[in-house]
Amino acid sequence: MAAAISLLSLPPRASSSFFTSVTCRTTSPSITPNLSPSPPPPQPLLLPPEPKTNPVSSSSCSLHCRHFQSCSGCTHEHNLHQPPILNEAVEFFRNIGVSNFTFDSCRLWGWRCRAKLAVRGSAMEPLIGLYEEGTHNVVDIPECKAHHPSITAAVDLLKQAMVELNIEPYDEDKRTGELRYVQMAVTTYNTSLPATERYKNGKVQVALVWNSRNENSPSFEKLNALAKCIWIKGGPKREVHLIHSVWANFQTSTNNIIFGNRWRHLFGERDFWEHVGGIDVSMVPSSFGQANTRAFDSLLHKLQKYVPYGASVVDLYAGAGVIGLSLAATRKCRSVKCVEVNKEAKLSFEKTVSRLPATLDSSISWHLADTSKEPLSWLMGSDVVVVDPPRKGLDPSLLNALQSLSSMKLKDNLGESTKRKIRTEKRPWILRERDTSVQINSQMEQDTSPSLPQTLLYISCGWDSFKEDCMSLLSSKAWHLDKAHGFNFFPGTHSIEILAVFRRGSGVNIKRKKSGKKRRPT
Ligand SMILES: C[S@@+](CC[C@H](N)C(=O)[O-])C[C@H]1O[C@@H](n2cnc3c(N)ncnc32)[C@H](O)[C@@H]1O
Repeated sequence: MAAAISLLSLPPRASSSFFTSVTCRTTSPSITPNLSPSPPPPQPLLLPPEPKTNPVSSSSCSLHCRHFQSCSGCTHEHNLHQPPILNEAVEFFRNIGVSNFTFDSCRLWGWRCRAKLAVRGSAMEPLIGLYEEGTHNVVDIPECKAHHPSITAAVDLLKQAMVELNIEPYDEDKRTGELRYVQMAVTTYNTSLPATERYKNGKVQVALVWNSRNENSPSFEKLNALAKCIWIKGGPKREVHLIHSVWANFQTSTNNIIFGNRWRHLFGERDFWEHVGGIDVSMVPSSFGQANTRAFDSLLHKLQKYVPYGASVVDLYAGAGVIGLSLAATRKCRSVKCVEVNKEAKLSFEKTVSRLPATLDSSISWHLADTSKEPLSWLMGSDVVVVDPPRKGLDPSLLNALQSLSSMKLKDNLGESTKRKIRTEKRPWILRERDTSVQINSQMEQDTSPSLPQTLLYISCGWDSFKEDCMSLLSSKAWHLDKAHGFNFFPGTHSIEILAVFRRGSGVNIKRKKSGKKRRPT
């Protein structure tokens, strides 16, 4: 759905001579499907009406969610377009000389396209939702305003199927029961629909986390019956085709880890595609996926502008390589190396690559590796470094490596030890990860004249860790901050996503040059 864009006035503390823009896209609250106990078919999906074109008021940007306060998902209910942390972010960037920080408020309701929900309660009254703050009591959230309406409808359908088939939710204390969690992921990729219809017609990949070791357990028949029931009630033969596919994950552990290692595809399409950052992206249920598809797409389009055509890029903390591959396709990169520690992401990477334009002349690779080990070897030879770490921020060793670039010059940019490795091994990352990396083009980039990265694109979902990492990078004088953008990835919460653009060097010379020019007499 197209979104209205308007410029908002700044929060009071930020209204100064500094120019900071806040782009707000607003929609009205969604109307969730009717949860009558009568059987399916699922209700038609009702999305928010078309957006307003006037600047938003704070009251029109309220959550209006009856689960607020009992559910731990949202922490504030008003001014969704301006999360409380925004003032602090504006101030932070202003204090370090970035005056043109922008904030894109993105979609405010129905934005969550990926949800992991706990299943508790009883077979007759299942509860599907999030834990109450600080407890393991599950709060049922059938009318969650953050969920994409297809998730809401699919949860409703799952509950109906559970009641019908007498499926026992998991009991943490007794360690009994059958269904522990469900992950719902929405794909809005449907090219047979007009672009404006795609988002609201999203289909759901349902992953049922089953309390058994594998398919051979006695309860497998029940799991299969549940999956089949969901598929029949929401699959392609229904008037509203809601369910994309159904998967099973087997987990018996007593810790808090949601997924076990064993997955099985049960019904529907195996491949799950989304379109973001200008490319088709494949996601398997076991790999990391961004929850806010639309906001991620906005971020990717912004990020692309900072990557020169033909650049050599390393994408660290890459997941399935969505960022790197989007850059390969849209910026015609000479090479893209993706580094990720979760082996589950490899399959998605390979599938995504299979849909890149055949004409793409880029050396593309994905490496199953820990970024914190020998980080310098990943940085060398790249013009642009992209980092997208988990909430805790950069690994200290990577931070050190990035800081150490200040003392390196192009001609002696490889330390003796690294040089030695390269002479004998040519490409250390290839040798180190020979069995676990994927090289797409047979023409491997040789990196005969390795360059030092000039641009660091830092994507952060953890504001506190970002501030620390940012100050460490700046204090090393290896980098200066050129631009910063915020995105409302998680409306209703205290989190924002940051895209920070660092350039190599302290930035002092550039400023001096500029001011020197101005002072020169005419
Ligand atoms: C915030 S996600 C970003 C994923 C990806 N950039 C995307 O947008 O889809 C962080 C990723 O870093 C990975 N990760 C965490 N620690 C890592 C490490 N030390 N080395 C490599 N990858 C790591 C996680 O498995 C996860 O896929």
